[in-house]
Amino acid sequence: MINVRQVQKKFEKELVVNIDEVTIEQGTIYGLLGSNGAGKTTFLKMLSGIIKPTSGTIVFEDEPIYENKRLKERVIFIPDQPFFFQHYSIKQLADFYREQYPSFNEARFNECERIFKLDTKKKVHTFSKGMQRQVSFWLALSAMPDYLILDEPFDGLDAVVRKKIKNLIVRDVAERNMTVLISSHNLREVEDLCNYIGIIHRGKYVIHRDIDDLKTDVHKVQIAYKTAPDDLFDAFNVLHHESRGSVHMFIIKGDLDIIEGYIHTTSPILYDILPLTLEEIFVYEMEGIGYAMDHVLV
Ligand SMILES: Nc1ncnc2c1ncn2[C@@H]1O[C@H](COP(=O)(O)OP(=O)(O)OP(=O)(O)O)[C@@H](O)[C@H]1O
Repeated sequence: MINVRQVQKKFEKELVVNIDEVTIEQGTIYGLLGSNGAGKTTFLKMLSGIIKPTSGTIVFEDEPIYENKRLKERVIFIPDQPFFFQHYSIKQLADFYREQYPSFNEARFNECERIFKLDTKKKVHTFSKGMQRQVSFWLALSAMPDYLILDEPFDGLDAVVRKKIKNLIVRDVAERNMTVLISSHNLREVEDLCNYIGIIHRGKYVIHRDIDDLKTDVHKVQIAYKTAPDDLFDAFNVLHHESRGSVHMFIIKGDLDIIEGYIHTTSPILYDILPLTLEEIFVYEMEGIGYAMDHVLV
């Protein structure tokens, strides 16, 4: 479990991360979303123990991450820019990872060789950007970390490679309860993978939610009346309402059975409850708390 409490990061006098409290349970695949400059990379670097918060605490299973060598052997961060020694080959880098990470797994390394099919003797700088990203995953996933922290991980990877990497990640979560954090600008890119989503805006959390809860908790109701009741859905948490003539569309947060039960008491001509995409849910949720989604995500 990762626990972040009262964490602030200032560069000079500028406050770029300001988080009250967030807990991420073991085995979660956590999508961290936000626009350019929202503070995602700074937050992930603090989580990885690379930079120190100006104030506050970040603990993994009750141990602070910063300057904690033993804990860092179980945590891998893949930054958005390739970081490794560009003039080394995959083989040489694997030797370095073997030294650095005691849980380095040879069977996994060989499996990745079959998946990525890159020449292990070639120097990394001679690979394309996407291939270099594959090398990062190859080494990271061979080290079998308990915590995998990924900054914009899928940029520059083609759809087939993305799918293969996602499969490996999901397998490690299922088999070893690995915890994964993934930052992205793009909800669609991570929604199939993540079971938790956090959205940060100007360094602060605006949403931190379980995706399954979100999907079962927000409903789109289309409903038509001869004469609609004046207090229609007044007692509910309505995130959004539109009407065209006698047809109304409500986005409502709450229990589906209670919403349907209420609808029956109002005798509509007809009604329909439609599924929402995750993106729609976020747009309405953010609207509900006073943010326009296009200011937060691009
Ligand atoms: N080393 C630094 N020195 C000064 N300011 C910094 C430093 N690193 C980040 N910042 C500032 O902190 C803010 C957050 O940057 P950060 O890289 O964390 O955002 P991000 O959400 O990852 O953005 P992007 O999606 O564009 O990568 C920005 O205003 C940035 O200019």
